[in-house]
Amino acid sequence: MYITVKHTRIRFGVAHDFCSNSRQNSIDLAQYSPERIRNFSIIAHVDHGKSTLADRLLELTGTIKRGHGQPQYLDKLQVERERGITVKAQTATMFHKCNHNGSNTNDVDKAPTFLLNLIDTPGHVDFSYEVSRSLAACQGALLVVDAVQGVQAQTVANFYLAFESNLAIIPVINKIDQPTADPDRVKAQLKSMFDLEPSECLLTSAKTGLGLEQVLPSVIDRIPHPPGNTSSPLRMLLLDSYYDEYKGVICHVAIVDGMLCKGDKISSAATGYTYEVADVGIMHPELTPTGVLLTGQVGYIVSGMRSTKEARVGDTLHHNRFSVEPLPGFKPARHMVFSGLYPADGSDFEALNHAIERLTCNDASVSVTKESSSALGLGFRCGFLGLLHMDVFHQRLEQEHGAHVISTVPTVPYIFEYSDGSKVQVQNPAIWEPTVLATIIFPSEYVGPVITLCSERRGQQLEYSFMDSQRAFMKYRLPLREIVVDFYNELKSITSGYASFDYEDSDYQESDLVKLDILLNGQAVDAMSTIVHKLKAQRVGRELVDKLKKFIDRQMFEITIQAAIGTKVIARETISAMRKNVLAKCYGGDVTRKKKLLEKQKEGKKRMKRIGSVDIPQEAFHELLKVS
Ligand SMILES: Nc1nc2c(ncn2[C@@H]2O[C@H](COP(=O)(O)OP(=O)(O)OP(=O)(O)O)[C@@H](O)[C@H]2O)c(=O)[nH]1
Repeated sequence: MYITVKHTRIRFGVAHDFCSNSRQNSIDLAQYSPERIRNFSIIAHVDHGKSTLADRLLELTGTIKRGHGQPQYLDKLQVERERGITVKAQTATMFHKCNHNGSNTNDVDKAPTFLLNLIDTPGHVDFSYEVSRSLAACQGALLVVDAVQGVQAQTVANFYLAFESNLAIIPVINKIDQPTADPDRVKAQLKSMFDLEPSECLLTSAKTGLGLEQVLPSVIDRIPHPPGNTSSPLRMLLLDSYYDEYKGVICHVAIVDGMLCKGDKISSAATGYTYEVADVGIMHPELTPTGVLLTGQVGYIVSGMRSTKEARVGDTLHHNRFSVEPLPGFKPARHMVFSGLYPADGSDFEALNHAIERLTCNDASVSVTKESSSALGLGFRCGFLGLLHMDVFHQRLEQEHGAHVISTVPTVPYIFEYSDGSKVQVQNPAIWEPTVLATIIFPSEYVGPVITLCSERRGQQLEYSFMDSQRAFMKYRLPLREIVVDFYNELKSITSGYASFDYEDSDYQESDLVKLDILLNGQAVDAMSTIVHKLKAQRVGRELVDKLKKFIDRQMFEITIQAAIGTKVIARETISAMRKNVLAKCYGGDVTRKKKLLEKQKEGKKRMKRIGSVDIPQEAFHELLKVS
């Protein structure tokens, strides 16, 4: 059947009658056939200006008002605003008038309007899973590179993610307003590293607006339209999901084939469950109901899903009347770091369970299993994509869900191998530990310190070259255990902040590792034990004991803190006895003041964990995470 909407004839498939909803809403998506749609991502190394560029494009297209007073508009989470980083990919739909050859037209009335879906992605390595999912909904990417810093480690990683997804890549050299900007050097780097032609590079300043007028015409001209089939039965890819207090689970979807209308009955290819679509629309960037989504469009649906277990990222959703070939989906996320999460107040287990369930609905890359610890009670073992990811997850649990948690020392997934296969008699146990392939790019004068750091962290150099006269490029195989704790901070500090770092997971290697236990008054605290390399055990044991001594308050009895390997104690400290009396300075009989102080102390105690008879503050657990 054919429909004529504003001079555009679009054929909609036999699989579905055109639904009247699209006309009921102010945005009429029916006029955007796949040829008039571009789906693109902005990818870059951290801080090269993705979110600022996204802001400018939203302003340029009138999607948000100029000077809306909130920079990095698409970074909505509190944790993103506080840390100045993007954690979640965000989508915004823009409408832009442009001629077919990609040039902005002077004759505004005659030029066709394009629907552009922009996906702002995180830059940090820990969130590259988020990037690869976003790229699945795109046909092209703007690769933003800072004109001063040039190509950095995540530029390399993100380029290859986009390249392997067969996306059209438009290099954008940003921050050209900076006095030390050197776009020619960056062009040469892009040519030598990725074979991107210097003539294809756009030069912009997202800050001053310089060169921005070329960006959208290039997107329209150089990025292909989505390939889907409008007349095939509906197939849509579930890209992401999150939980909304009022609407329930909201899913972000990309329509690969066919069309979807409000009220449709859809099924999940993964679970077989059927749902009715209660609401459908686009992220504009706020949720904007449209009643319909057509082939090639990216938007959201609300369909009565109740939990993350139902909203599986990478799932194919289709009309329940038709069976379809499921889409390839995504590689499952590989968890690099594991940590136990326990309620700071043991009785809050159910509340923490609820908070984790809600948050994993918004961050499906976290794995969660229940566990119990003799020291901390009932809790969860969670797998994260990296240390920053773990940190951000904790922060979001506290900020968005009011949960107070204690997290245990992060571990990496070791494999224990027994020499004769028997579980009873172990003669020569070997531990296999995971390794990563790390890419490090930094100014050449820091070669010495970087090599020293990598060898201290048991790294094996695989590649060493110079990108140009100023920047060195190194590839190392490093044990994952060595990089999860503070490696990046140290790398930054020895290179005056100029090094960039990225890693991908690699094989397991056999290593000489030992289990280091922490004992409080002779009792081992399972939540504090860690696995370390034999040669480092002495130093790590000493540091852990010293840190604990600093953080545990004196109590009414003496406390001994020991680090031990098996039965051998390698470090020991003692905290002498004292009673901390908060009322000590409170002379006289002001009862309300005394009550207040006691209340405050009680509140403080909530954030302590009683292990045996020793109270340990939450900060002590956090500090232990930083010892490598
Ligand atoms: N001088 C100058 N500064 C810029 C320009 N574009 C962005 N910035 C600044 O660079 C910093 C980082 O910008 P963001 O847009 O947050 O960078 P990002 O790539 O989105 O960072 P992540 O979300 O953490 O990956 C901010 O302080 C911006 O104001 C530019 O063209 N010129």
